[in-house]
Amino acid sequence: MRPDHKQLRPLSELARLLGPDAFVTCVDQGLHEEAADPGATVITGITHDSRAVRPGDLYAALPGTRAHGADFAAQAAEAGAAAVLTDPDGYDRAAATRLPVVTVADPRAVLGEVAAWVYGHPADRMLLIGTTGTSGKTTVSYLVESGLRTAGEKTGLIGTVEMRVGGERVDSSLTTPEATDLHGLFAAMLEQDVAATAMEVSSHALALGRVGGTTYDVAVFTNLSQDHLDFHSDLREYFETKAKLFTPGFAKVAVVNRDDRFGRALVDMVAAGGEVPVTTFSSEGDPEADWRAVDVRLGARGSAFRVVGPGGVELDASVGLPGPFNVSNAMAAIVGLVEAGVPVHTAVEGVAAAAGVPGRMQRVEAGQDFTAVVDYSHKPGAIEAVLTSLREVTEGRLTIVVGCGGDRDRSKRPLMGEAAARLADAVVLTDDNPRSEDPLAIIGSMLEGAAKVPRGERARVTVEPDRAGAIALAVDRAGPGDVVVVAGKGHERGQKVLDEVHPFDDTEVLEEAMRRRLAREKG
Ligand SMILES: CC(=O)N[C@H]1[C@@H](OP(=O)(O)OP(=O)(O)OC[C@H]2O[C@@H](n3ccc(=O)[nH]c3=O)[C@H](O)[C@@H]2O)O[C@H](CO)[C@@H](O)[C@@H]1O[C@H](C)C(=O)N[C@@H](C)C(=O)N[C@H](CCC(=O)O)C(=O)O
Ligand SMILES: Nc1ncnc2c1ncn2[C@@H]1O[C@H](COP(=O)(O)OP(=O)(O)OP(=O)(O)O)[C@@H](O)[C@H]1O
Repeated sequence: MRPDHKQLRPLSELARLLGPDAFVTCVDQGLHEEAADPGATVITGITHDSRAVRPGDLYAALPGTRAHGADFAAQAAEAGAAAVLTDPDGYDRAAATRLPVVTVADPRAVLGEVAAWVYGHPADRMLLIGTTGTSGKTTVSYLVESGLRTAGEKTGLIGTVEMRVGGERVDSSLTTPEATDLHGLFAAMLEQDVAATAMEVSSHALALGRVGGTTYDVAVFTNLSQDHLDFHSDLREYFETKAKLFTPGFAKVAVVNRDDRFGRALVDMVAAGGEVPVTTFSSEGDPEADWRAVDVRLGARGSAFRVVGPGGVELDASVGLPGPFNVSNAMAAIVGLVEAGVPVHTAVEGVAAAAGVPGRMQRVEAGQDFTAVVDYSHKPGAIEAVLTSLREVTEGRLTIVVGCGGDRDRSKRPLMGEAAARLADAVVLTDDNPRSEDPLAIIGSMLEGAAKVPRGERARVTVEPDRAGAIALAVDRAGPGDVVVVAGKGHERGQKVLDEVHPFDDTEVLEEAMRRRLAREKG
C-alpha cells in the first residue's frame, strides 16, 4: 500500500543525504565515475521490486540470495523508474539502463533512511510501538492496537497475519515489510489520519535493514528461544540482532520481559548503554520488575490478574486469550501502552477488550464433546508454552498434531518432537510446509527428538504424513473432555510444496473432520 499523494524529491538531495560515500553517475551525461549532477531527476516513490515499479520510482536493486536486483534493472526502467540505487556489483546492469545510478557499498544499510526521505519521514509523525521476540509479537501487537483504539486513536497494525490501516485490512506477506514498503505504508497511513501504529519487528527485519529510518516511541521485548538458526549463525547472534532494536537510533524507550533470561540480559545491555530508558515487567513474580502481574487466575478462555506498578498502581486486569504466556503478552502490551503515554486504566481496558488473534489458541467448534484448538506454534518454545497451558485447563487427554517446515532451521525439528512427546499424551507427526524437502525426512528428525523422552514419560507417537489424515486421526481418537491442538499453521491458508502453495486451512479441515465424525456417530 502506498500513499495517493506523489512525492517530489530531487535526486540531488539524495546525493547530499548519502554523503561522499555515494557515487551518482549518469551514462547519458558521460559520467561514469564522477558524481553526476542528477539535475532535474525527481523521485516520486521507491521500491525494491522491479515488478512493483511505478513511473518516477527510485528502484533499489539489492543483492539477494537468489538474484541481484540489478538483473531486473531493465525491467524497472521499462516500467518508468527514474533512477536506480545499487551496489558496485550491480552498477553495470543499472548503468546499462541509462538512468541515473546511485551506487553505495551496502544499499540495504541505507534503504530505510532513503525510503523515509522519499516519503517525508512519515514514521516520525505518528506514535509507534514495535514488538520483537521469538514468540508473542503478533499477539502483543494486536493487544497494543486494541489499547491504542481504546485510547481514542485511529490506529495502524503491521504484522504477520495482516496489516490494518484505520479500519481497512491489507494482506501481509512478511512479518515486517521491506523498508521501501514500510515507509510507503506509513505515508499511506498518515493520509488516512492514522495517529498510532502497533507493529511487529522480526529479527530478519533487523538484520536486513527493513526498519532503518524508523524510530519506535516504545520498543517491546517478549522473549527469546531457539528459532531461525537457518538465518542466524547461533542463538547469541540471534539475540544480538534482536537487541539492535533497543539502541538509541531505533528506540526511545525499552519495555522488557524480566521473566525471560535473554530479557534480563537485554536489560543489562540497554542499561550499560545508558541511553535508552528501560522499564521491565514480570508475570512470574519477579520482585525486581517495575510492573508485575499478581494473583493470576487462569481459565480455559482467558485469565484474570492484578497489575501492580510503580507509584502504588494496582488494578484488576484480564486477557481473553488462554495460557500463562498470554498473561505475559498482556503485561507486555499494558506496559508498552503506558510507556507510550496511555493512562494505565485505559491500557488495561483496551487489552481486556481485544478480540482473539486469528490462529492463536483459536477454538474450533462443531458440536463436538472435546476441545479443539488451532494454534500457530511452530517452534519449540511455542509448542512448550501451548501444551503446558492446555494441560492446566484439561483433565482429559492432550493430543497435538504437529509438523515442521522444510528449508528452514533444521536444528529445531528434534526439539519440537521432544517437546511434543514430553508434554502431550498423544502426538500425530505430520506434514507442514515441506517446501523442497521430503516430509518423511523432516518427520524422521522430529522422531529423533521424541525418542529422547524416556519411554514411560513419552506420549503415544503416530506418524501420518498426510496433514488432513493426521487431523482426522486425532479427531477420531478424541474422547469427551480431551483437547486436540492442531499446531503450526494458525491463520495460514496454504501448504507450501516446492514453490507452490496448495490451499490448506487447518480450521476448515478440523471442522470438517469433526462434522464427519459426528455424522458417522449419528448413523
Ligand atoms: C531471507 C529473507 O528474508 N529473504 C528476503 C530477501 O530475499 P532474497 O535475498 O532471496 O532476494 P532475491 O529473491 O535473491 O532477489 C533479490 C532482489 O531482486 C528483487 N527482484 C527479484 C525478482 C524480480 O523479478 N524482481 C526483483 O526486483 C527482489 O525484490 C530482491 O530485492 O529479500 C526479499 C525482498 O527484497 C524478501 O522478499 C525475502 O524474504 C523472503 C520472501 C522470506 O521468506 N523471508 C522470511 C524468512 C522473513 O523475512 N521472515 C520474517 C519473519 C520471521 C519470523 O517468523 O519471525 C519476516 O519479517 O517476515
Ligand atoms: N509469550 C509467549 N511465550 C511463548 N509462546 C508464545 C507466546 N506468545 C505466543 N506464543 C505461542 O507462539 C505462537 C505464535 O504467537 P504469535 O504469533 O503471537 O508470536 P510471533 O512472535 O508473532 O510468532 P512468529 O514469529 O512465528 O510469527 C502462538 O500461537 C503461541 O503458540
